[in-house]
Formats: sequence, structure tokens, C-alpha cells
Amino acid sequence: DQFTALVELEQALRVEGELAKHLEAYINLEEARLAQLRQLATEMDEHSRTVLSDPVKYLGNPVNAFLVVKRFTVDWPDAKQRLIHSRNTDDLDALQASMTSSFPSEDDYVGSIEALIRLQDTYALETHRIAEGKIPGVKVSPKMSAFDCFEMGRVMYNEGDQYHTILWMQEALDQLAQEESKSVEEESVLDYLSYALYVQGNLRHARNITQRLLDLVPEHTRAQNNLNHYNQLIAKEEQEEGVRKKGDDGALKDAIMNDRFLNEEDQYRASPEFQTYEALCRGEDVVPVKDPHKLTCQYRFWHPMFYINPLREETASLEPWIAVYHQLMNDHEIERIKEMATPRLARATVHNSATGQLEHAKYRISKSGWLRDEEDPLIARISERCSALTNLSLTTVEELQVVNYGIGGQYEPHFDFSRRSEPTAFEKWRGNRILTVIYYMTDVEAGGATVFLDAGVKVYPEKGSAAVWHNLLPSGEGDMRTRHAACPVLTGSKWVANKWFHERDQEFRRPCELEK
Ligand SMILES: O=C(O)CCC(=O)C(=O)O
Ligand SMILES: [Fe+2]
Repeated sequence: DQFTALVELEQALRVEGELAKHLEAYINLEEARLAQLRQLATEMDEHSRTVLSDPVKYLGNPVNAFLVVKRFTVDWPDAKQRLIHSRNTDDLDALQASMTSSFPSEDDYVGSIEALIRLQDTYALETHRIAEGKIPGVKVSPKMSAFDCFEMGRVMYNEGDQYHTILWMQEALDQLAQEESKSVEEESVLDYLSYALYVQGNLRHARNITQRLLDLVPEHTRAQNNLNHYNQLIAKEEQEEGVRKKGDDGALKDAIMNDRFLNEEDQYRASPEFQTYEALCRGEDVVPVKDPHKLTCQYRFWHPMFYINPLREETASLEPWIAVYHQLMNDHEIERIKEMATPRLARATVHNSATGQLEHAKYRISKSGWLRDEEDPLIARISERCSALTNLSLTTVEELQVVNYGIGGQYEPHFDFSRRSEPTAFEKWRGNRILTVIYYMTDVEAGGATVFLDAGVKVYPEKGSAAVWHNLLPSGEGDMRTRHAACPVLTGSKWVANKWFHERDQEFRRPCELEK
């Protein structure tokens, strides 16, 4: 008991002074925390205000889209954990709980990074230009921080993609060199970079980077071990070959030029067809269009529906015949179709025969939904117009498929008709897909063209226009020249609506012929 000796109470008094000092320090820390929190709130508020003035335009920039998803999946949870300690968070928690379905998820985060990488590949964009926000079709754009670049690299690393890991970790280092307050630790970047270089077989560069890491953190045990390991491997290699391996002289350029398609899953992406697809998407004339001087534009009056307002037909290719009809759908129709389809949009899935599961298809990245004629006279009118335009019967036609492609959204090369060997071939009463009408319901600032790999045709989305072609030869066989794809959307959002006509009931309208 302290009351019996004043000496001890005196001690307590001194402790009280200490306590006050600690309390002061604690309050300072808390005030600093609250100041950070206030700044965050101000930033979020300002950001949301500027962005909401034109969200479609803002999100049309793939870097912005990535950064928004990152704010929800990385920055916000991190800030919450670091900065919010008090128990007065009921309101905040309730808000977040009520919004879980609209909060971007970890999947969205990885998806937005994969989309940026896809765009980088297809459109041959330099890493540095993406990080600087310099993307075709975009006027003002944010810069990516070293941490953003690091995150790109980290996700690629987790997917076993060394090629892109190296590109983005190198970019993270470059950005870091310019940053005043560092957004990521240099040693973390070096750690990933060196390991990716090693896995890719670029031992000398891996060694250089590991050395740089050790200069920063001499006591890094794993790095020390790695360095020894690399040195041994290099010594062994030099002994065996007496010379350095070609393409590995310790320079970064050689490292990233190594085969980027080691990954087996990416085999198709290394094929000539895929290369053609990507080149066409970039607008390169790799496949010459046949007889360009014979391609003309004309008005068509071939149905009473078009007597007063004729079709504006542009022939894009004669063999196979591909035409574009301008101003075929008006703004009111487009808005109504988007509005009706929006609540139904679901990610395209494919059936995996090995697992029996429905999976998201990598080759087709978009959301789609179907609209029936009976739902609205406007939808029925669209069908009638397609029938008048193509002179085909509607009895076997599919419903209207509405598709929205987001950042990096695409549909890799395919045919619209089904091959006999395919188990999901169409029902007997309907037959195969004889003709495609694809309506474009948005302009797309950059990317998003429909390209035909054999015909060399590139159709750029133009709001209200439609492309039309026959998928089947008069013999009923699939026309292999109709192979086509939807290029990844680089900037903007792409909406299309597909109408597929089928073989049956067209016997007198598009009769089969003896010749192919
Ligand atoms: O969206 C495009 O440009 C093409 C879509 C397509 O080919 C399809 O849905 O079958
Ligand atoms: Fe298609």
C-alpha cells in the first residue's frame, strides 16, 4: 500500500508526468491519423465529383478503370485498416455491407490488370506510355505511380507471366526514381524483378539486380543465397560453353526480348492467325482487301420500308460479301435497347467438358443478354427491319443478343456458324446460322473493330450502323472466309446487338445451289 510511505506517492507523481507526455504523443499521432483521414475524404469527394460529370468518358480510359478498381480493392481496405481504429464506424460498416455487390472485387482487380496487359500486347503499347497515361484516343489521363506499376507486375508474376512481370517491375523502378515520396519500396520491386529474370533464364541480369537489392539491404538472407546460386550457375554455364549464352549479356533489352510465349496456354497467341488478328486490330494492312476499286457505296430501296428512307449501303468486301449499313438504328432505339438489356447482362460463359463446369471464357470477354420481340414493339421493329434488309424469314431467327464490352473486352477469332463436329450444333428445325447482322450502338474512341482475318476487312464501330454477311455458302457449308473477331476495346465502351438468321425457312429466299 502506497499511502504508508510518501516516497512512493512521489514516484507516482513523476509517473503521472510521464503519462501526460505519452498521452500528448498519442494525441499527436491520432491527430496525424485524422488529418490523413480528412485528406483522404476530401480527395475521394473531389474525385467523385469530377468523375461523375461524365463517368462513361472517364471509365472509357483503361488506366482510369484500373485505378478505380484498385481504389476499392487495394487502397480503401488498406486505408481502412491503417487509419480507422475507433469504434464509431457503424455507419461506414453499414454502407459497405449494403454495397458489397457493387464494390469491385479481387477478381475485378486482377481482371482490370489482365485487360491492360491484353491491350498492351494487341496494340503494341509501350509500358512507359501506358504508365504515363498516353493511350490512343485518350486526351487527359492519370499517371500511374510506381506502386501501380508494381501491382501490375505482381499480378503478372502470380500468373507465371515473367515477360510482363519484367516489363512492369522495370517501369516501377523508373517511376520510383522520379517520385518524391516513394509509393513502394525499391527492394520489393528488385526482389520480384530479379526472380522473374532468373526464371526466364536471364542469369546475368538477375545477378545484377540481386546485387542492387543487396546494396540496399545487405542483411537480406534470401537475396544472399540467390546471389550465390546465380553465381554458381553462371560459372557452370561459362565452363560448359566457354562463351556467354546469346541473348543474355546482362542487358535488360535482351531479357525482355526472350520468347514471351513460353507459357503453354499462350500457344495460340503465338500462332500466325493470332498475330494477324492483332495486326488487323492495330489497323495494319496485313491482309489486302480484294479488288478495292470495286467496292462502292449505294442507296438501296429494295423493300417498301426503305422507299422514303433508303438504306445507305457500303460494300466492305465482295468475296465474301460483307456490307455496312449506315444510320440503320436511331438514338432512341439504341437507348431503349441498352436500358432494357442492362439488368440482364451476364458474363459470357463456356462449358468446360473436362470439369463439367461453366467457366468465364478468356477468348470472349464481354457481358450479354437477350431481348425478345414480344417484350417491346421496338424490338420487334428491329427484327422486321433486319428481315426487310436481308430478305430472310424471321421464323427461325434468334432473339436479339445485346453485348457490352468493357476495358479490354474482346472476342477472339471465330466463326458464327457451327461445324458439324460440334456437339452444340443448332437444333434441326432451325439449322445453322446463315447470316449475321451486327448493330453497333456506340462509337468507340480506340480499338473495338470487327476484323475479318481472311478478307482483311476492318469494320470500325459507328453508332447506329450495322454490318451484314452470309456465314454459309449456297451449298449450306460454312464459308471459311467469314472468320472474324472483335478487337479489344482500347478506349471507350462498346455496345453491339446481334441478330442471327438460320437456314430453315429460307429455302425460297436464299435457295441452295448445286455449286459450292
Ligand atoms: O462485337 C463484334 O465486333 C463482333 C461480335 C461477334 O463476332 C459475335 O458476337 O459473334
Ligand atoms: Fe461473330
